[in-house]
Amino acid sequence: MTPISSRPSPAAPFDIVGFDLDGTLLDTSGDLAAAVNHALASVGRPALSVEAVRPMIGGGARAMLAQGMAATGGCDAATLDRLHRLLLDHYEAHIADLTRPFPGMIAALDTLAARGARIAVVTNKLEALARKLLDALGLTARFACIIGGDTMGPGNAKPSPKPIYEMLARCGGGTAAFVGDSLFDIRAGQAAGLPTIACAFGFLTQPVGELGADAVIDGYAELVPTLERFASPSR
Ligand SMILES: O=C(O)COP(=O)(O)O
Ligand SMILES: [Mg+2]
Repeated sequence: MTPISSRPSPAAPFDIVGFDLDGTLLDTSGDLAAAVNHALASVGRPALSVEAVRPMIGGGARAMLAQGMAATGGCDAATLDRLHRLLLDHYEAHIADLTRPFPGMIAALDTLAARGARIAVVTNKLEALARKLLDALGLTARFACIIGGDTMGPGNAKPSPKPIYEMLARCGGGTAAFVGDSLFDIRAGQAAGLPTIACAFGFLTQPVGELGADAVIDGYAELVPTLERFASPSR
């Protein structure tokens, strides 16, 4: 009789599981809010709370800063360009001071990997910063590919499906699902024809049920069972 410990794991529910980064795999809100506040302080603006910055995250650092400036009195394009640089420099220097995986994330990735799934990141963060952050947390080796908001060139970040198609190509093709916390993620995943899962614990701009995802998870313990529900019964 085969001992339980040496039984092979059942096949993964999908060949590829793609994840958004900020608000999905990692709670980056503390370090991103600090970077926004560094930029705001440089022009005498008041600081925003982490809670106020959270819904500004998901469309890239420039869009986040533009919302932060709008919330504290507006700003012209030249100032936004200058402060964007300042924000990125500060963020890069403090990229993993406060950032942590969401509870249960590592265990869920371990389960998927043990079952043979390829795991990927598709973020609207600049690719170099996404890599630096994942390196700092010792997570890079887990991902078959890491695609950033600039990887596919200007105008091709999520909600464009192009970075999702790139993920599928780099992962070698197969069945896939996408997990995210913003409308950009759900739209990009759907436009690429993938089942989508929304994270209720993410940086939401609206009630999670309004994102239009195929399923919602309240925590990482629900991820693998939810993927299994979607997977074709023949697998
Ligand atoms: O807004 C960002 O910088 C990136 O956000 P994302 O990882 O949720 O795509
Ligand atoms: Mg996100």
